[in-house]
Amino acid sequence: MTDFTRTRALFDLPQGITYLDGNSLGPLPTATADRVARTVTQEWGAQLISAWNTADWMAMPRALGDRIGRLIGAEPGQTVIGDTLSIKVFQALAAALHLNPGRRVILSDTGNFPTDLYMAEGLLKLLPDGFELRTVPPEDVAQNITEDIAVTLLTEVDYRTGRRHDMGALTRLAHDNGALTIWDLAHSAGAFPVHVAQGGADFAVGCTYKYLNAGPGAPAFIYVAPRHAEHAEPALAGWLGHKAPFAFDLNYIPGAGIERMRVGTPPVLQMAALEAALDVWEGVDLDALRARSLELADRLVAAVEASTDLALATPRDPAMRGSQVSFRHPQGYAIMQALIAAGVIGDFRAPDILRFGITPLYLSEGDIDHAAATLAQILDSRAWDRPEYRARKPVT
Ligand SMILES: Cc1ncc(COP(=O)(O)O)c(C=O)c1O
Ligand SMILES: Nc1c(O)cccc1C(=O)C[C@H](N)C(=O)O
Repeated sequence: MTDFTRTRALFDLPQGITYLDGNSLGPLPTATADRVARTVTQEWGAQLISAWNTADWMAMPRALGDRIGRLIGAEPGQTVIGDTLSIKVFQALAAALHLNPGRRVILSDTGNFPTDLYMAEGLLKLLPDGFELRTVPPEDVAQNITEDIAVTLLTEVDYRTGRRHDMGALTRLAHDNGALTIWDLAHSAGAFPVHVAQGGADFAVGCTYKYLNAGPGAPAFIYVAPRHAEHAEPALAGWLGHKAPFAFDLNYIPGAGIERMRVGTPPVLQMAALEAALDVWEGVDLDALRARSLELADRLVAAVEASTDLALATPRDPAMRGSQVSFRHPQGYAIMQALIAAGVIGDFRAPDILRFGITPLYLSEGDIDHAAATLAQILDSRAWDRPEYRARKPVT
């Protein structure tokens, strides 16, 4: 049995704040500051360049990848960390197209996070004419998986609505039609149990700064199914993905398996933060996390629907949602600003979505009740109807 009171005590949450934005930037685990400080002083400071070996910095991308593997249903040796998620999307897409010659269509959906689509468009500009990005509404993906699709590029959980694709069913359908699959797990890893191997995913990518709590700018991860690992062509052929980086060979020879998805120097300080963040997950049962996530989400939905006229944007069917709850309101932006000013942090996504991340590691029933009551009070009193709440900030 996972004790979520124990995990809550492992975070430094500011007093007086109710944090429902861990689906965008996870909060600070208590152990992170010391762990990063140790890397700075005892490793970098004291050991200088030898720390690449003595502190095992060079091996960390694989070791951390394996720890993330447990959370996404991968075996050791199939996941590696590094770079940003945008870069990992590009890598996976280039490799998948190369693995499926003769096919030229990338299928994605209009609910995908823009960077995934931008990365696809950018890659297409480097390819010969005839390659295409086909984008359809999320609910129409299945019927558009046809025999001309090279690869599907889907984010499992829609960042705005929280709607969740059926990874297993869509992957099967893709394979039946001769297509490969790339799953973006940005809103899945650490949100609920993910089963990349069992679900048959060909590639999976994700970030570590949301539900995994590794901090702003923390490295992304990539999983490659073992059946592809020795054939995946690295489009971003960096020296640390080379078979023998320290041979400084002028010819690129890809490293074994997942190693070839490494590009350049790994971010050591961010890896220290990721290591501390992953410690929190030790002993956490992901099925228990899911059960609690649904319980807290249902509690929020029930309280908000009972006390406001906000429209639920997240599917009610538990199988069709991730670990966030979204509501629509034409004045969503101003309402969210008023809510944040009152100490309840969620976020807003254009054009009208109020988003709340449900993160059982550190949220309690009390937090949910307080958030719902504060939201109702702001709507009842129209406290949101002020110029300073309507004025858009550059980054939100
Ligand atoms: C689904 C999804 N993919 C990609 C990204 C972008 O990743 P990054 O900024 O780490 O490259 C995000 C969030 O920023 C996201 O939600
Ligand atoms: N990665 C972010 C950033 O660097 C700044 C602000 C927000 C983000 C986000 O992660 C946005 C996020 N992917 C989303 O779901 O909207």
